[in-house]
Formats: sequence, C-alpha cells, structure tokens
Amino acid sequence: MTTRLQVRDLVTEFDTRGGTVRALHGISFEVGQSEAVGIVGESGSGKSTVVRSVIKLLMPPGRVAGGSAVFSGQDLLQLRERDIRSIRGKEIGFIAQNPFSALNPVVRIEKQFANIAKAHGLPVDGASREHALQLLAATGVNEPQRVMHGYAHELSGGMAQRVVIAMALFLNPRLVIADEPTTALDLTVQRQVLDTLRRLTVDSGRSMLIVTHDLGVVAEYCDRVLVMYQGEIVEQGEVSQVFVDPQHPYTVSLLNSVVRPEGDAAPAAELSESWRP
Ligand SMILES: Nc1ncnc2c1ncn2[C@@H]1O[C@H](COP(=O)(O)OP(=O)(O)OP(=O)(O)O)[C@@H](O)[C@H]1O
Repeated sequence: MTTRLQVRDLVTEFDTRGGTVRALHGISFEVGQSEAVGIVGESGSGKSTVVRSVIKLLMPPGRVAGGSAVFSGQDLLQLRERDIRSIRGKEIGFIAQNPFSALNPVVRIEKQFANIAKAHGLPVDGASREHALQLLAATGVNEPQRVMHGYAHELSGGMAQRVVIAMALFLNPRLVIADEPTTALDLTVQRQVLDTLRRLTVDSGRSMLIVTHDLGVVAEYCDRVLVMYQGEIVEQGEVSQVFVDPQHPYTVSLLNSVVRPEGDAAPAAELSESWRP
C-alpha cells in the first residue's frame, strides 16, 4: 500500500501558566492511499491535537515540539506558513467540527468557492462553478444553485457542514482530514454525509483521516483505527482486527462501553475509571 501521510514521533505541548503540558507523547501512524483511518479516544485524549498539529492549525499556546509528518515527500511540520497554505485546501482538505467557523458569514457561498480556487492560482470560470455545484449536489445539498447564491447564516447546521465538505473536496485533495465532521448533525444526516464523504474520498482513490468519538462511525466508514489514551496511541490496526480482538485493556473498555446490554454508552469519566494504566 502506498503511504500518503507518515507521522513519526509527534510531540505537541501547550505552554500554560502552570507550566508545559505535554498533550502528545511521540505518536506515530500512517495513512495509506485509498484508506480511511479513524482516530478514537475519550475527550481530552489528544485526537484534535493530532490532526491540528499535522496540518499546522494548532492554536497558541499549542506547539509541536518534535517529530515529523511527511506528505508527498515533504515534512509538513518543517514548512513555512506560506508553504503549508499552498498545500492546505489544494492537497489536503480539512473539515472542522463547527461548519460555521469555516464559512465566512459575509461572503456568498459561490464567492467562497471562487476564493479557494483563486488562493491557489486556479481559474474561476464556468467549469469550476459547475464542479462546485456538482459537489454540493453530491454531498446532498438541496437546490445547490440557490445555496451558491446565499450566505452561511441561511443554512441549517447539516447543510452548512455539507457545504464545508464540498469546499474541502473542491480542489480534489489527495488527503481529507476531518475533525468530528458530523457530531453536530442528527443521525440520519450523519450517515448520509459520511456515506458521501467516503464515496468522494476513499472510493475515488483519496485518503481520509477522521477524528470521532463514535466507534460506530469507525466500524462503518474506516479501514484502520488509532485508539488514543492520554496523548498516546495505545493500539492501532485494521478495524476488523481491533474491534473483534482488541489487545489493549483501554480498547477493551472503550468497546465494552458501547456494547453494554442496556445499550447505554458509558460516560468518558466512567470509561477512564474502568481502565487505569
Ligand atoms: N488550549 C489548551 N491549553 C492547555 N492544554 C490544552 C489546550 N488544548 C488542549 N490541551 C491539552 O491537550 C489535550 C488534548 O486535547 P484535544 O482537544 O486534542 O483532545 P480531544 O481528544 O480532541 O478531545 P475532544 O474529544 O473533547 O475534542 C487536553 O487534554 C489538554 O491536556
């Protein structure tokens, strides 16, 4: 399998008043071509920090303190801001948890698509507009023409997230990174959006790295899984392997939390209590 992203010994720290907090303790993983990799783990385990570190979208006081993230032969972590910007959007699409934070409230959706193309020196013409409309339709946006003319505030959360996904796919990135892309959506919409995301990425030869707290999403949409606990990957492997025969006690407790007879998932705090390193 061709490796698309190779992360090695990633260390990320947050400088706080109380001192330096190490959020990632040297983690390593890969994402292959045509592969969807899920990152799971309880709240605060470091899932978002991983993806934000890799694409250099970590907000201060966070900083990468070590390691590498090689994509297309270059270490993203060593790139200057200008250079990583030319990769983000074009070669790596990013979908954040809150779609409204990714959309500009005062610019029409159509113009936002155009701005993405312009930022990468690509033509804005009838063909690019048609491509945007097709992506909006493919992600399940009703009346794409009307949406293109409108503003973000006119959209429901579900529609806004579909627009953000269409924007992330607009320049045909080879890797799409999504941080809890469907958490804000209701279950039916969640499935539709994830079906579309998988079809437009992995099924089209691209790769996907998706952060989620939902093991069902991983089981259904991912090929491999990384299980995180307190800033470390405690287990990783094929979903079919890890979910059927987990090797690490934390993975076991995580899986048990969703397959309880009474059908309730254990809250994260309880989950931590059930397994201590
Ligand atoms: N602004 C910050 N200041 C200090 N420490 C932080 C900050 N943001 C994150 N951290 C540290 O990084 C750890 C990982 O946070 P992160 O948001 O990556 O976790 P997560 O697994 O994505 O959680 P969630 O599922 O709730 O989004 C936290 O437990 C905390 O120790």
